[in-house]
Amino acid sequence: MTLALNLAGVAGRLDRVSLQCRRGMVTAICGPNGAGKSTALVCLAGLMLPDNGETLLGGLPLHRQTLSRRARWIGYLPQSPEVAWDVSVEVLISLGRLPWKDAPSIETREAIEDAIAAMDLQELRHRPVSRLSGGERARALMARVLATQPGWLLADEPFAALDLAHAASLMRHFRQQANVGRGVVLVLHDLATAMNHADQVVVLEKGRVVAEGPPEIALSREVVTRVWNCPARWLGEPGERALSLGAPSPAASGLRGRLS
Ligand SMILES: Nc1ncnc2c1ncn2[C@@H]1O[C@H](COP(=O)(O)OP(=O)(O)OP(=O)(O)O)[C@@H](O)[C@H]1O
Repeated sequence: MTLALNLAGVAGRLDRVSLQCRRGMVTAICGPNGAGKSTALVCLAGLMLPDNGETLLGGLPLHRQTLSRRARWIGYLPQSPEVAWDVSVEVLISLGRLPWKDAPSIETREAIEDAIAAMDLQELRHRPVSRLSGGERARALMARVLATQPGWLLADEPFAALDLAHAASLMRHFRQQANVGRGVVLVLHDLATAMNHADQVVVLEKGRVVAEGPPEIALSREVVTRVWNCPARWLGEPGERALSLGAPSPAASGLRGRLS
C-alpha cells in the first residue's frame, strides 16, 4: 500500500509536488530551511488540503476516508508538538490509543508499554509533562504516536532534541517498524542519517522536488553541493557515511565578509 501526494500547489509553499512512499520502507524528506518539507508532511498526513491535488492512501483519496480509519492508519509527529494538558507521561502516551478505543484492554496496555519501552520512558512514566526536559518531552510525544501503532509513521525532525543513544535507538525502532510492513516518512535535516538509514530520499528545494531515489543518488555530492549551496563530500563506506563540509560558496561567504 502506498501513501502518495500529488498536488499542483500550496500557495507559496509547494509547487507541483508528486511523491510516493511505500510501506516497508523508510522515506526521508530533506531540503534547506523553507523548502516545504513540513508542508509536504502535513499534506501527507491529510491535515492540509492542497490547492489542487490530493493525498492518496492505498490509492483512495485520504480526505474521503473516515476520520477513525485515518487516525488508525496515520501517526503524525509535528515539528513543534504542543501538549494541551499537563498530564503524566503515561496518560499522554495513552492518548495515542484513542483511535482504538474499542480494542481489548490487554492490547491497549501492551501498545502503551511497548511505546514506553521503545522511548526509554519507564522511569519517567508518572512525571507530569511540564517537568520534563526538552529531549524527554520529545520522547514522550514520539511514544504517543508509536502507541497508536499506525500503518504509517510520519515524523518531522524526530531526532532534533534527542541525545546520541536515544536517536540511534529511535532510528532502529523506525527500521523495525518498516521491516514489519509499516511505512515510515521522516523529515530530516541530518543528511548523514538520511544517507545511512533511508531507503528512499526526496529532496525539496523552494517547494519543488529536485531529486529523489535511493540515498546515494538523491543525496549525491553534486545534489548536496548545489541544493544546500555548500561544497560537500561524503566520507566512509555505504551505511556509515559522514558528510564533510567545505567552505560556503562566494554568495554565502559574502555575508560573512560584510559582518567581519
Ligand atoms: N502558516 C504559513 N503560512 C504561510 N506560509 C507559510 C506558513 N508556514 C510556512 N510557510 C512558508 O512555506 C514555506 C515552506 O515552509 P515549511 O515549513 O514547509 O518548510 P521546511 O522545509 O519544513 O522548513 P524548515 O527546515 O525551516 O523547517 C516557507 O517559505 C515558509 O515561510
